[in-house]
Amino acid sequence: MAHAIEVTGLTKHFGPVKAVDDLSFTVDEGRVTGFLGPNGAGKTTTLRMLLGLVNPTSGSATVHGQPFVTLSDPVHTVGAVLDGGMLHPGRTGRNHLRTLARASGIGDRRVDELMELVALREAANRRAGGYSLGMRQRLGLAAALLGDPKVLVLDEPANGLDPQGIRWLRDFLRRLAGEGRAVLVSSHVLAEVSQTADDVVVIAKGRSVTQGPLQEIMARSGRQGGVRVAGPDVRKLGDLLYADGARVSGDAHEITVADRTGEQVGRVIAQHQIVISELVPLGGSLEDVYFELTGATGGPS
Ligand SMILES: Nc1ncnc2c1ncn2[C@@H]1O[C@H](COP(=O)(O)OP(=O)(O)OP(=O)(O)O)[C@@H](O)[C@H]1O
Repeated sequence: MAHAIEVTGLTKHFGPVKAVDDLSFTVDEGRVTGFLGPNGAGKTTTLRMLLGLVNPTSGSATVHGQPFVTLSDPVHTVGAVLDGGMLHPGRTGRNHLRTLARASGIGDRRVDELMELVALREAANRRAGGYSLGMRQRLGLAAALLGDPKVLVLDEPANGLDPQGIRWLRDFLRRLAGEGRAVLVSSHVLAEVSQTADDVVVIAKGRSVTQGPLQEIMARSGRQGGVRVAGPDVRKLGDLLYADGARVSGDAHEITVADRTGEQVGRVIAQHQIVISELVPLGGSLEDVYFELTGATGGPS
């Protein structure tokens, strides 16, 4: 069976700019796929090509095996939120959704159901122009879900959300995947998707730098971030690890082991019955891997 989304050799040049360069990846149902990369990496251009809004220079992007423009029933096949979703500021949230629904032959009942689902029921009769950014993002999600599509494409839906909004979104995306939908969600902030995504596709300068199940990428990066251990007397532990070839620094009460995992150190502790008060794995986080792969900086963008 065709993948929910399949991107193959996708390339887009804007004059001399290679916005997307020979990109290939797949997205499957029942999973949240994080599409990650720093600003300007080519995420939006990729999603726009997937949705038939930009013509590729070469390569293809399909939904259920077909280019978006040839889908016989796009509204019920794929839902998308790009640019936070467009809306008429003078309309109420409910009317905005009703207008979209009617254009696709979808009834008002579905609109009310969705307003409830995205926690906008109480604000349904307020002008959407007065909605907070988080509310507008949620209204955009409701619009994307009107046709109950199995595939969702969301461009930076967490942009501008507060921590509470991000948490809501995380739970919501997990729920959508739990219902068997394929969810492709872009972000330039790793932390926004690292707790939600099953799979990630990381791009930089239009090219894929890594992709696959999140857990595998962490493991594949082969990092052993090191471990800090504290205790009443951890000298013996340090000596044992040093004798085993590890790089160890510290003093009697606290040592840092540069190239061992928490489990490896834990085994030595258990074997030699050493009393400790703390064991903290260091670094080796996905964040480090992400920055290393994309050349992104840790600062705000
Ligand atoms: N219509 C266009 N004309 C010319 N260059 C473009 C156009 N659209 C995008 N680009 C360029 O293509 C590159 C990729 O942009 P894109 O918006 O796809 O990146 P992005 O990863 O979505 O970044 P952001 O998170 O900032 O939106 C950038 O260098 C951008 O300036």
